[in-house]
Amino acid sequence: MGGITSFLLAATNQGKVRFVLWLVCFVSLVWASGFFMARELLAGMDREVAAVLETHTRIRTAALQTLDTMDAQLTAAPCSPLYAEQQRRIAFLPDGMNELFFFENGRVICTANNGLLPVPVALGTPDLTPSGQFAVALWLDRDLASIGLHGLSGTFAIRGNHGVVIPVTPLAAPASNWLKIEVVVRAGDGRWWHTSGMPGVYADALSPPDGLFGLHKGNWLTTRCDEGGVHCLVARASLGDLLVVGSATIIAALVVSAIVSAWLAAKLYALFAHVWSFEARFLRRFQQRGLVCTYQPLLDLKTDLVTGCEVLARWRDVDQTLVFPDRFIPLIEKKGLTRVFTALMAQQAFAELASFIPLGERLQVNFNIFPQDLDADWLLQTFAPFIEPGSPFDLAFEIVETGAIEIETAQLTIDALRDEGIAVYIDDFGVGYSSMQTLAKLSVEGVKLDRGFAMAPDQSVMARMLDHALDLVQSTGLKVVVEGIETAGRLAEMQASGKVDYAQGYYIARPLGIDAFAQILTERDARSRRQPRLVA
Ligand SMILES: Nc1nc2c(ncn2[C@@H]2O[C@H](COP(=O)(O)O[C@H]3[C@@H](O)[C@H](n4cnc5c(=O)[nH]c(N)nc54)O[C@@H]3COP(=O)(O)O)[C@@H](O)[C@H]2O)c(=O)[nH]1
Repeated sequence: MGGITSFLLAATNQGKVRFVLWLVCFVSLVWASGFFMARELLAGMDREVAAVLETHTRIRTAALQTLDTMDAQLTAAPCSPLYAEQQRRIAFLPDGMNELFFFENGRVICTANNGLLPVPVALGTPDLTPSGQFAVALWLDRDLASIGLHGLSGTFAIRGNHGVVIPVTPLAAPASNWLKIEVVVRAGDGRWWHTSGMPGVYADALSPPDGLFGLHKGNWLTTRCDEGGVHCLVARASLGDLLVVGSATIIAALVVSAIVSAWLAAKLYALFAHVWSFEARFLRRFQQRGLVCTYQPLLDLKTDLVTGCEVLARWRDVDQTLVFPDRFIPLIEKKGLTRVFTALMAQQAFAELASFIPLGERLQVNFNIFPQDLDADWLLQTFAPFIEPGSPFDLAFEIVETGAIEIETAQLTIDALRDEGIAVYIDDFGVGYSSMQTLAKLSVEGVKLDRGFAMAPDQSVMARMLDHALDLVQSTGLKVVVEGIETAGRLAEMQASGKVDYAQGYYIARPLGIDAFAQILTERDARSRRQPRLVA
C-alpha cells in the first residue's frame, strides 16, 4: 500500500499516472457511450420493426375477422347461388380480403370471384397446420391461377370449411436506409419461410450474439413477432454501415470523451493527491501510528558523561520512510494539534525510557514545548509520570522564544514548573526573537545556543560570535547548552572554555532510537567519550 502510494505520488511518475487515469476514463467513457448508443440504436430498430410489423398484424387481423364473418354469415347451402351471394357481400367489405372460398376434403370447391370451380382444386399439405392460438392452416405464397386468378399469388388461409386468400404484402421500406429487414412465417416446429424483405437476415438472428453490445457477427439484430408468433420480422444493422453513417457522431463522441477524460483525470489525480498528500496522510494517521521518539544524548562537560537526552520526534510514513519534524511540526501547529502531539510524545518517551533505566540512576529528559502550550496545569498533567515521586527523570522543557510569549505570564508558568522540579531552557538562543533583554527578564534554568553557532566553520563570523554568546549567557549565571557539535575540535573547544555545561551534537551522537540510546547509557564513562562515537 505504502509502496504503491509513494509510486503514484512520486513527481517522476505523475505523467504516467495521469496518462493511465486519462486512458481509464477515456476507455470507460467510450465504452459507456458505445453502450448507450447501442441501446438507443436497438430501441430505434425495435421501433422501426414494430412499425413494419403493424402492417402484417393488420392484414392478419383482417383475415381472421373475415373468417369470423364467413362463419357467421355464410348460412346458405355451400356453393349455392345464395351462398355465392353471401360470399360476395363479405368479399366487398373494405378490408382487403377479396377472395373467399369454400373448402372441403382438402379442396377448394367454390370461390367468391369465380363461383363453383369446374374442377375442385386440391391444395395439398398446408405449410402451417393450425396450432395453439392460431387455428388457421396456411398454404404460403401460392400461384392463384388454379382458382381462376391468373398472374396473382397469395397465401391460402383456411379455418374449417372457410378460406380466404391473403394477398402478398409488400414490405414497407424502413425509415433508415442502413436497416435490412426480412419477414418470415414460422411454424410451431421451428420451420420458417421467407416471405419478404432481404433473405438471410432471419437466419443471422438464429445464431447467438458473439460480440460486445449484443453483436451477431458484426451486426446488431432485432426480432419481433406478431401475436401467436407466426409472422416474425428481423432487422439487421451492420456495424460497418453504422460506422460510415454515424462517423460524424462517432468522431464527436471520441473528441468529447477525450476532453472530458482529460478533465476527469486531472480532477481524480488532484483528489487522490489531496487524500494521499503528506498533510492528509500524516493528519489521518499520526495519532494512531508512526510516531517515533528519538533521543539525542546530552553530554555533561563537567563529568564527561551522557547524563540526559533531548526527545525529538520523527514520523514513519506509510512507505516506512522516516519523516523529519520540519515537515510535520508546521502541520501540527497549523491544525492546532500541538497539545495532542506533545502528549503522545510524552507518553511514548516515558514508556520507552522507563523500560530500561537502571534502578538508582537518573536521567535528564528534555522536551520541546510549543510556546503557545506554556500552561503549567496542562504541562504538569501531561508530564505527570516524569515528575511523580520516585521517578528517575529530571524533566526539562525547551521553549523557543517567540513574539507571542508574554513575559509575565510565562514567568508565572516557569515558576510553577520549577516548584515541581521541572527546568525550563530557552531554545535556539541567538536567533529569531531571543534577546538578552528578555533573557534578563525571564528567570529560566538555562539557554541552549542555536546550533548555527557551533556548526559554523572555524574563523567564520558565527564561530567568533559563539565565544561572545557564551560570555553573555555566562554573565547571567544561567546554564549553557551548546548544540550542533559536529567535530572533535569544537567539542574540545567547548570543554576548554569552561563556560559550557552540556554539549549536544552529531559528533557526540545523532538522535537515536531507544535501543541505541540505551546502549550509549550503558557505556557512559569517560573512556567511551574519548573515542569518536558517531552513531547512525
Ligand atoms: N515541539 C516539538 N518540536 C520538536 C519535537 N521534535 C523535534 N522538534 C523540533 O523540530 C526541529 C527539528 O528537529 P530535528 O530535525 O530533530 O533536529 C534536531 C537535531 O537533530 C538537530 N541537531 C542536533 N545536533 C546537531 C548537529 O550536530 N548537526 C546538525 N546539523 N543538527 C543537529 O537539531 C535539532 C534539535 O533542535 P532543538 O530543538 O533546537 O534542540 C527542532 O528545532 C525541534 O524543536 C517535538 O517533539 N516537539
